[in-house]
Amino acid sequence: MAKIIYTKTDEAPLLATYSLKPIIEAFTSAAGVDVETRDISLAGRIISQFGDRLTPEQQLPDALAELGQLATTPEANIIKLPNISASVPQLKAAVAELQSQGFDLPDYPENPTTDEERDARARYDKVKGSAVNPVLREGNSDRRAPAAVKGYARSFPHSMGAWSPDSKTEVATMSTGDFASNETSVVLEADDTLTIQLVGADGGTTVLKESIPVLAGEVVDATFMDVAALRTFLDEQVQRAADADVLFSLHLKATMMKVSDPIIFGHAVEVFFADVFARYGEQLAAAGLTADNGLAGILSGLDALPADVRDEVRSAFEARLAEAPRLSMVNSDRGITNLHVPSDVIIDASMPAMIRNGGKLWGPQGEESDTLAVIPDHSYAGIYQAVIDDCRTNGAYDPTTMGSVPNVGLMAQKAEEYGSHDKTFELAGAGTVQVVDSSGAVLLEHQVQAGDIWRACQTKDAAIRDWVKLAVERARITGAPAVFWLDRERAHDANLISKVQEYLGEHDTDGLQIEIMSPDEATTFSVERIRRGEDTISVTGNVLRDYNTDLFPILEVGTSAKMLSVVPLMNGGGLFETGAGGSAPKHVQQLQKENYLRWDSLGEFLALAESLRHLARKDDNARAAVLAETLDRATEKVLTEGRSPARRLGQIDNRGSHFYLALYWAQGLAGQSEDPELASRFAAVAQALAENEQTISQELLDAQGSPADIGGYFRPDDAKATQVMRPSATFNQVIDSLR
Ligand SMILES: NC(=O)C1=CN([C@@H]2O[C@H](COP(=O)(O)OP(=O)(O)OC[C@H]3O[C@@H](n4cnc5c(N)ncnc54)[C@H](OP(=O)(O)O)[C@@H]3O)[C@@H](O)[C@H]2O)C=CC1
Ligand SMILES: O=C(O)CCC(=O)C(=O)O
Ligand SMILES: [Mg+2]
Repeated sequence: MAKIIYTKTDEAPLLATYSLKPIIEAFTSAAGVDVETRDISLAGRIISQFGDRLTPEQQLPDALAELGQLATTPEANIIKLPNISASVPQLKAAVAELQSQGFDLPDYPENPTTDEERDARARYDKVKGSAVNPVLREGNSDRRAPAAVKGYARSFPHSMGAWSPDSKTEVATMSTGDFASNETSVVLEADDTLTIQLVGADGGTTVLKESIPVLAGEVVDATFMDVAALRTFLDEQVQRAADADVLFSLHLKATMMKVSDPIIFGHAVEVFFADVFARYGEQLAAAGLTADNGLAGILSGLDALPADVRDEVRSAFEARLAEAPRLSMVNSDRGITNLHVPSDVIIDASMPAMIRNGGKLWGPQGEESDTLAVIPDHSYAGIYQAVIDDCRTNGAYDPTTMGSVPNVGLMAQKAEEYGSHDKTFELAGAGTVQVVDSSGAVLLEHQVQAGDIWRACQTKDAAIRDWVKLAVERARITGAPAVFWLDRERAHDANLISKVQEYLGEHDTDGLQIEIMSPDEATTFSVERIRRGEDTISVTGNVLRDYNTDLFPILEVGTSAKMLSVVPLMNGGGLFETGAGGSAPKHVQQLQKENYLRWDSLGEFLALAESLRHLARKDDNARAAVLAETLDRATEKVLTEGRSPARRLGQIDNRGSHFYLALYWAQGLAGQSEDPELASRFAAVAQALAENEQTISQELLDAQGSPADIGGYFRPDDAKATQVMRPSATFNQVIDSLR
């Protein structure tokens, strides 16, 4: 039987799955397509690491490893929903929940000292941060807004905040001493094995990482953040925000850059609260409280301090918060600041949301205010400044007329920074960090001081070649110009440019417009075109892929959840991601509070159709093609008939949109003539759903309004969550009769 793997993940997409998956199974099984589930949730991944401590009933296989293997085969057909890339505070919260559910897991050891703790820490490090996507993404990325989604936004534009020419919002970024400034890069001539070592100021050598296999043609980079320069920079920005009377906000990617960015975040916390750390820093450190986990981690751990200092420290933090500059807020009602939790503000979503909102964030009193957006490393910060400059001059974008910026992103085989977690180090002492080859020759090296953050990253030649091919393919299909966002001044980009030029020669590019521009130039070029209603493909490295696939969708269609996100796997399989955004933790809180889920599963609908189409092509499965075609028509109808989640209690939510998808899909199947058997099988379903539309809608509305118990945040109880997410007996009966 033809097989699709559907992933069980976290938070809002997981909740949506409890409702959507039974519908998908019912429809696909009727067509002979098997949809299997694999648990790659944060909780599931933790459990799979500790099988030796758990009862047989509690144990879970390592589904991520299985899918990682599958992704390298032509058989792969995987639908990947967004998952939590856990920061340390999230990881600890998940462990605590699992412990409370009876799982005998060790606490996360912050500073492991025994062998047992080191072992536990190594296992937890495997699930921390972006641990899923780099394993599954054995291909490059093709993300775009489908025509129907774009059409919908043109007819029913989302709200856009107004931009004033007087806006004081701007980006602050470093110009020296950062990753961008210190980057060096080399292209390997032959397969080899590299070692990273620190030659200490005292002459001793410490191996930081050994046995890094590299292939001929691979691009290897190394760079570091000079932490003294970083702290000076941060200190200046705190003052600059105060002087300009704007909010201080910090934008990082502490989840994806799980080693470097929490450390940078920690420095920002220490610099912002410099006086508090000057007075109490030693006591906080002695109590095991680190700024890397954010202000919330410190405030909630103050009980570890002696009673007399505890209140003093708390008051000192509060006093600082009451002064200028005002800190931007994640939730001003609950007093959660930008510096509370490293994973609360994630740059790919936070900067676009601010730009969409007229350049404003929220201040301590809930006031909207301009902000100094601090993005320490200047590799990509300029793109946001370019968009801000454009909005300040020309006003907010108009979703009814604006063009589109789809993306072709380099990410296969852990390309660029996705693979750098295991090659990022906070240096214990001063010296020279070297990347050496197997003959002992030094390929790259940097002079560093204790505390500096050094990292290397790899980009495989085959991944680059495939990326260029995909870019040409998309340019040919769409006729839009394709712009490689590469900066000749950057060591890594300069190496990529040579390869891009070489590999472009392998394709017929006659009549195509293909450009290479620095990220800043490319942004300006693209936004000028966007205002004229023109489309421009952005062909980028991995980090800009991440940034651009939230930035442009959020401006164009209101959310990156509505993106089509395809990963043609290099060995012939398909990975279909759902949307381009995250797991929207706010949505779970709303469901728990008032039983309303505003998650829009449009990304899942689009991904499923692509997955079915892939299967139809590969297996010559005409029936899967009919399912795909009718599903896409149903998705369009959900949009045009206004059946998407309304986002407000008392109106249609995620579950209601699933009902309408099922209704329109069944009607489409019943109405098509290519597969009469399928048509007759779905005729009764279509009729039953249509006849009961009022009853089902009412049952779904009646479920809303009071708190919902799903039995766990990270690991919901399946029975409870199913009950919450499938509240219409009438609808369930029709669906279950199909299965
Ligand atoms: N591919 C993946 O696996 C990814 C995972 N993540 C993870 O997701 C978590 C949250 O990240 P964050 O940066 O806050 O990004 P999110 O995309 O989860 O949240 C930003 C906002 O986007 C809107 N949104 C996102 N998806 C939907 C949807 N399907 N329907 C409706 N609205 C949506 C919501 O806005 P509003 O409140 O206005 O409705 C939401 O609050 C983190 O753990 C992160 O690591 C992040 C990105 C990708
Ligand atoms: O892998 C992650 O942590 C986030 C991925 C992401 O944001 C993206 O792919 O757009
Ligand atoms: Mg992203």
